[in-house]
Amino acid sequence: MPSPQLLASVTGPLEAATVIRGGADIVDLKNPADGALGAVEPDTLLQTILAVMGRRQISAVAGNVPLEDVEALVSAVAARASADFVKVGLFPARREASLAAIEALGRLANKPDLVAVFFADADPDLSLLPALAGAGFRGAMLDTMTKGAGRLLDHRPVHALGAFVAECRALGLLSGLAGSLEPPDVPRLAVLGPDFLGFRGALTGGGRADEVDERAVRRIRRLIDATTGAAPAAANETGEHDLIRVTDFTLPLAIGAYAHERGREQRVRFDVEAAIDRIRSDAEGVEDVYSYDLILDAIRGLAARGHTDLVERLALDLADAVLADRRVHAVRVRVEKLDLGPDAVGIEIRRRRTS
Ligand SMILES: O=C[C@H](O)COP(=O)(O)O
Repeated sequence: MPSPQLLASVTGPLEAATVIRGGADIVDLKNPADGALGAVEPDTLLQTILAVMGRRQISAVAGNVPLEDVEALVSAVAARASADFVKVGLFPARREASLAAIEALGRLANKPDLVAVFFADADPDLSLLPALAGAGFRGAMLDTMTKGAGRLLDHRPVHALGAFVAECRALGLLSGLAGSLEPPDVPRLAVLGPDFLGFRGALTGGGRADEVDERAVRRIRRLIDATTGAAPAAANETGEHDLIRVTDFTLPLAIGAYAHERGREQRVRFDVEAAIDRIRSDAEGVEDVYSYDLILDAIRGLAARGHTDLVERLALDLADAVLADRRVHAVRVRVEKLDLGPDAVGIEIRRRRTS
């Protein structure tokens, strides 16, 4: 599984040094005291570029500039053109105003790579993605606008975020996810394959405006690496595995090969048992374990994708999704329809990792 880069939002050169020591891949300049996309002064950007000396990519936000003010937006981006890329907030606006701003930014000469920021909590118009690709934007990300009013996952389900990542990839855009992310969110989002995950609040010892803390950055780094297999597998001298279970998870699904099963949903029950790396005796945090959330997300993703003819297909796809995480060695999946027989009808399969 490709590893998303860790984008860490910092206020200037001092915090940049801290997040680099903690393992950040992208140094993102932002003033967290000024809302979602508060910008730092161009001089702070320059000082940070000098301090980072090319060791990491640097991004800078353009600021809380409304899309209707195209002139201000263009000059905010131009003033930060020395960054590797500039993040531009797609604040709520009429569609024509959004398109006009995107086109104007696309025409900017000597521009840095541009990344559009959609806000998951402000009714983002994701149909703008093709226009961004057409204007030459390098990427797009989903973040939250109102900090302290929920995480990204409170505003969008995992499968919708997966669809965003997939659409960006299809359009040739890099994709990023952010928005008050907490450590347990990291594996759930990393498996979607975004190009980067962005953090500020989770990297400080306290609130978003507090200073970044190297240990907190390290923790996020470990979480990303553990999920994507970039970290060495846990020692498992005995060859034994522990089992993680999701039992009796029932949800309505469009399923069935008969005509009378089309155009409606019926209750489907999932039971999953996955053999995972043995849990280390010193395990303390989410970075040390495989989360059952990943199995729940995979099941919800199947439920969201539309009609499936066969329970066998659901079971096979779920087994593949669970085995995609290298910490899982084998899986038993049972899928049963609950509304067709006296009790349940379904299938149970067992699969193991072959590579
Ligand atoms: O670009 C990423 C943001 O700075 C994320 O900030 P946050 O984690 O506090 O929402």
